[in-house]
Amino acid sequence: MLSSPAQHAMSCKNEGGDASDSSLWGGSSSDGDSGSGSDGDALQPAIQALPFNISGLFFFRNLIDQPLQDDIVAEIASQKYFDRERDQVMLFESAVSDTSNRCLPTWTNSLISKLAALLQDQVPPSVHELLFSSQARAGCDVDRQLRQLIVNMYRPGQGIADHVDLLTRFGDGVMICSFLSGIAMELKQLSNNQHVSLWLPAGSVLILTGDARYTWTHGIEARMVDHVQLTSSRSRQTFRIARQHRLSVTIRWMLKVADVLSDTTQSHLRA
Ligand SMILES: O=C(O)CCC(=O)C(=O)O
Ligand SMILES: [Fe+2]
Repeated sequence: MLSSPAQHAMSCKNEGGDASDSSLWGGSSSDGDSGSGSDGDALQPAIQALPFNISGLFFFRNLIDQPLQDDIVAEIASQKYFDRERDQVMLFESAVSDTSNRCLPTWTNSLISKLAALLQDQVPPSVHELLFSSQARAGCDVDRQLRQLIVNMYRPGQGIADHVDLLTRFGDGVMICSFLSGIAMELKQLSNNQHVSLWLPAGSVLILTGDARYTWTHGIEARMVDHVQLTSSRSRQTFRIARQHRLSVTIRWMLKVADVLSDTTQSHLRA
């Protein structure tokens, strides 16, 4: 189960991932939960690209190539973060500089520096700075901003309630990286009824800054199937795509006041 019940819609029954996924959570493929995920009667199909500009939102459908995806998934698997009970892990960068094991694990630093390189010419310099500015500083220094990462493993049927990342804990600039399989993410504007269902394939990176971070919620409906509109130069078709196991890595900055955190502080707020 995702470990923040209040925030994560939980309903999983059918374990649809392939056999290789099982190394991520210790090999059990059936958790016996009774699921209530519907089978995907989405009001609107998820789409591959935003139909209009959302200020501060940047979406890259194929940013992380397959070899890098495979490396990250293998690294996460080797950490044995997940088991039958646990499907979310939070990693905190520490300000303490004397013990290297209090820094983030190597795989996270390598992912972040690869993202920094891949996004160099893809986002405005100010956004790149917002996302990566502390990266230039080596090691764990006391005065820089510190990162927090959440690694989520979604079993088919699981979702996460609509939320704005906690305003009092996290700064601006959130990156959501998808691995293993795609999922439909719901983006809803707080001030009116604008709603976009965006298909996040494996290898995609969704970046939330400014208005997108503060005035839109993001969430994933708990269901077994997504309806996805895939568009090519010749056609536009809607497919029913059964959910499979999905891994996500969410990378964000802790606010200074949030340097010391425990699990209990990790709730999300809807503004
Ligand atoms: O897992 C995801 O795709 C999103 C996670 C998220 O929004 C969060 O942990 O705040
Ligand atoms: Fe979030």
